[in-house]
Amino acid sequence: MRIDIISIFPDYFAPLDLSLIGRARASGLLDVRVHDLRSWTHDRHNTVDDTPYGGGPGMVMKPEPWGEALDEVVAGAPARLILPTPSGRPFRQADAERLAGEERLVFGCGRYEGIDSRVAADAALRMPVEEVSIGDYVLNGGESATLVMVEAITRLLPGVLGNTESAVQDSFASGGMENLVEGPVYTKPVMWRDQEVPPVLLSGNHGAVDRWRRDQALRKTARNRPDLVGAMPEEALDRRDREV
Ligand SMILES: Nc1cc(-c2ccc3ccn(Cc4ccccn4)c3c2)[nH]n1
Repeated sequence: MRIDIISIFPDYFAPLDLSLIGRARASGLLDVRVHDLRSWTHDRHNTVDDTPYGGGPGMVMKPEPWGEALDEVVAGAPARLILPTPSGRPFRQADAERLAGEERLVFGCGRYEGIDSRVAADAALRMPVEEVSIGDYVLNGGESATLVMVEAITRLLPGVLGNTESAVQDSFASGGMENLVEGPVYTKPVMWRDQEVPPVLLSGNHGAVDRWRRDQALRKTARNRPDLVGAMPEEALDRRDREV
């Protein structure tokens, strides 16, 4: 997969040189290219913003640099443009899984009050464009949202997660754990600050461990995400769980 990121803060993406994504890039598994939007400005001050038509606070990102940047970065090869914005469609795990199947993604990171709306409309004449929100809170720009989405998407690519990591996407869809959040996890030592590891996990009884983990995940989901429990199909609960 090739990912292009366009931003006025390219250094924001230094974390993509680290850890699993950094390793995937070094191995050639993943091709991530970060571009400074100001490379496509032509004035002395490298201007990327201007006052909003119709008045109002703040500044808006000018369309010209974006148009030139997208023309060059996309350069005829089919790509999907992702534009983080507070007003976008919610980004969910299903979107990460869907986008992990794309050959090319381009992320356009806005700042100020956003990008002139004609940029998305013009790009949509040549490529699929998605305006996406990572959550109902307002950030200062699209860079953090892009880091989140790039991580959620690229960790699903074959070979990116090593043998010791697990593709957590299954926690929402595998083995009767539909729509459940992760339950508690434990490792050595068996006793730590007067807290012991739940004995069932030391029992070697895999059936009992699976049932315990499902019960814990159900309890945690009911406590932290009642919205998910409501969405759980009745048949997803076995008889014992209905007693929870
Ligand atoms: N889930 C999200 C995404 C964003 C986001 C994404 C891109 C931009 C470009 C500018 N801003 C600031 C801003 C503030 C107020 C209204 C409009 N935009 C962004 C915010 N916030 N929360």
